[in-house]
Amino acid sequence: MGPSGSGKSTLLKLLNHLISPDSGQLLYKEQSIFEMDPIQLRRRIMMTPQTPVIFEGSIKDNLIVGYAFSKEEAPSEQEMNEVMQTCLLKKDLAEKADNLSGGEKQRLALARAMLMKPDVLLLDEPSSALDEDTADIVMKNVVDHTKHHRQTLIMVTHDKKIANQFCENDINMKDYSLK
Ligand SMILES: Nc1ncnc2c1ncn2[C@@H]1O[C@H](COP(=O)(O)OP(=O)(O)OP(=O)(O)O)[C@@H](O)[C@H]1O
Repeated sequence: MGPSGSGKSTLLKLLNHLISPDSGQLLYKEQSIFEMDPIQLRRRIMMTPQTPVIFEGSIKDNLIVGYAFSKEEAPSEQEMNEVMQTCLLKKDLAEKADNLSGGEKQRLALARAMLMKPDVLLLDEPSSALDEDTADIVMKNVVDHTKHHRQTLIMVTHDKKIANQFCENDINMKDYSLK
């Protein structure tokens, strides 16, 4: 948590090496992330950005896009539907992704990241486009899902209620940007 512009998104982007720091080190399991293959790293430490990225095609196309260049087998439709349910997305896999609402697109991007089964999930304001009731249920489901799969969840949120309810550790960012 922290005020707008305090560097929350920047921190998440550093953690999966989308950007590099001017100085300092970032270690994952005692290994410098700068020595790791960036593609492999981002499979293990996966980020969903503040504005969801949606590709042309169906909901299913969007859910499996991460498997396109992977040697791993894509998830079954049943698995896709289960993760959609976790994210409260009651939609047909064949439906066009572009027609979804902003909040639905946010949940589709979340479902896509969850299906990739990363070790660490970095979520940048995952509930910002959701109404309070939907946000409560989706976040509870996502937290339960990550605990069940023994994943680490790092989330940026402006929602104090969600932070109090779900977070084991709170980090409050101050504005360190150069003035
Ligand atoms: N690569 C970069 N180099 C220099 N400054 C940057 C870079 N990326 C972001 N910034 C600046 O760092 C500051 C923090 O940006 P960031 O997006 O991390 O904020 P935030 O805490 O996520 O804000 P918000 O809550 O509004 O999303 C901003 O002033 C931004 O302009």
